[in-house]
Amino acid sequence: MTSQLPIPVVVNGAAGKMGREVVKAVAQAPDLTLIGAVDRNPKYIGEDVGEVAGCGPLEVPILNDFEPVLAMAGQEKQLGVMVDFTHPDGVYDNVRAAIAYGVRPVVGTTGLSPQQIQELAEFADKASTGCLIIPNFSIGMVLLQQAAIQASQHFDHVEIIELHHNQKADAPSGTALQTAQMLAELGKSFNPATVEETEKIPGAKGALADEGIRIHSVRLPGLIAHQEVIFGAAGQIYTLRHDTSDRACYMPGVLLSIRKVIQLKSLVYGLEKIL
Ligand SMILES: NC(=O)C1=CN([C@@H]2O[C@H](COP(=O)(O)OP(=O)(O)OC[C@H]3O[C@@H](n4cnc5c(N)ncnc54)[C@H](OP(=O)(O)O)[C@@H]3O)[C@@H](O)[C@H]2O)C=CC1
Ligand SMILES: O=C(O)C1=N[C@H](C(=O)O)C[C@H](O)C1
Repeated sequence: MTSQLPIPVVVNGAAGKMGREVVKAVAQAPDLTLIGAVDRNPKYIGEDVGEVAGCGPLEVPILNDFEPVLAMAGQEKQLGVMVDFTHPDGVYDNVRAAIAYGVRPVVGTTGLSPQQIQELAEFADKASTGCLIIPNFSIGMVLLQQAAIQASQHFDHVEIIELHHNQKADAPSGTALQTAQMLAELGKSFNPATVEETEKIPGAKGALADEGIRIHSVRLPGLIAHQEVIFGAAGQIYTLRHDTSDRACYMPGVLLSIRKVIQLKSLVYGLEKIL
């Protein structure tokens, strides 16, 4: 009988809102083992990450030096995985460093530009290393996007509204950008002008993505993460909406990604590709 070694996991951004959820989820998964926790927030450096996440001691301290943790993960017998929920400013370097140490990145952090994603894909390809970039780990959002793709075959007018907590660093959300990209790739243009318009306040009509699709970003305390895709045609409106009420909704997707990324040899973008 062969016994599979647990997958070693490092969480970067471990003291953050998403990082804490990931720590709890990994600690409860019998086929995964949390070997490292990294964060830059000085308040938590040296603390036991399990205590910070609220699941009891895990004997894993939060460190602020990323590379030694990656080096340790790269030495493990089983391929190691780095889960990143940090900040748009640091995620590109984090992913490159992980790949350089032979550690497979699962990236939830949003805000990477298309060019950065392309560069990371080339870097992962050269290293024959799996890497997952997932703008949204919830199954509900995958289903919303599939419904939006279907609806866009029948509607020529569409707008996206994303609504998030006001601690969010990037706008528009990674999910809204991905949704707009999915619709723009269908080979048609949306929202043909019907009158000559002027924006009396710049930005009033939202941000213009490819193929005429507009994205509106709302930031308010009290929100978590929400998205509407609104289709319009003569005499009818078709609205798709997804609401997040607890960050636990992302964890099945995160755990699936950790298990899948060690089987990959290149970069894959989007949860729908690994379901
Ligand atoms: N893909 C998905 O499904 C989801 C993606 N996200 C994305 O995940 C990211 C994190 O979100 P969230 O957890 O809410 O954010 P938080 O600000 O709550 O957590 C981020 C944590 O990472 C730390 N941090 C920031 N930069 C670095 C770095 N370079 N190295 C180490 N630690 C760092 C922060 O420290 P400090 O506070 O000092 O800055 C903080 O403790 C965002 O980009 C968000 O959009 C969020 C939810 C779902
Ligand atoms: O910052 C967040 O909270 C979220 N970020 C991701 C995004 O930018 O799409 C995913 C989800 O919307 C929550």
